[in-house]
Amino acid sequence: MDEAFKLKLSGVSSGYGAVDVVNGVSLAIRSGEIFALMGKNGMGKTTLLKTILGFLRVGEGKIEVDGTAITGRKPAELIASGIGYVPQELPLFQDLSIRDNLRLALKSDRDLASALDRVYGYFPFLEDRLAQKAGTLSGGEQKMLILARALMLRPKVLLIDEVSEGLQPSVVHNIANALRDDREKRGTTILLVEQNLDFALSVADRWAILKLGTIEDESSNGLDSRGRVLQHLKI
Ligand SMILES: Nc1ncnc2c1ncn2[C@@H]1O[C@H](COP(=O)(O)OP(=O)(O)OP(=O)(O)O)[C@@H](O)[C@H]1O
Repeated sequence: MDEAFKLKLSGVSSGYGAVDVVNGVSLAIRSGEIFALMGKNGMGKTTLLKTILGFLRVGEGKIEVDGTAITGRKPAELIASGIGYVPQELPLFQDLSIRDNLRLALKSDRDLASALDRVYGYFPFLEDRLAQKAGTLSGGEQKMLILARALMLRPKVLLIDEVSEGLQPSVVHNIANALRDDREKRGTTILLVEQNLDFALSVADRWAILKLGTIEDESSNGLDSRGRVLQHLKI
């Protein structure tokens, strides 16, 4: 047991049916750390996040949060215990308002006012648009709403899947600020899956490259990181 690490993966393998997509991944992420996991398309990044969240069975290995094994636990239990998830797709109730999309994530309406205040702090535009249907927001606004919803629940560990995909630079900048701010204020531990290396390296303390389901390279975020990551991501 190692409580110095908030999220620890030891030799984790998982996949779909008989096919392992993630092969023996070990990662140890400290409390309050922002860790970027990068890699080309189809290398297993989303599969790894879904495995941590309990959507996919761990074939081999162990996953721990705060030194306690969570391997085999159900997604609802993990999310209730403080693992937040920002998926790559846009899981919003398109016909419901921003307010109702946020409200449905809470256990009780009692928490709504304070939760909304937190959300406005991250993305102020939400306050003026509370009654707008989520489906009528732009792609970037929907991404911010999903991130706001995840942050509103005050996760201890937040797993984020390619949140910057297709977004204009100013929105990516807002998201980077929200993540830094949440980590600063609440000590949130963040595992960020990304293809946008400039965004990833602008917020991450450390990074790793996933290639064909295994960690190919890993480092603290330093002066040589950009060139090193680029080498791994080039076609
Ligand atoms: N439900 C599924 N059933 C079978 N194979 C799948 C399933 N989902 C993903 N895969 C396969 O697993 C491999 C890894 O996919 P994954 O989505 O984890 O990659 P990724 O690194 O997140 O890629 P991207 O950056 O394109 O999102 C791919 O070959 C993909 O086709």
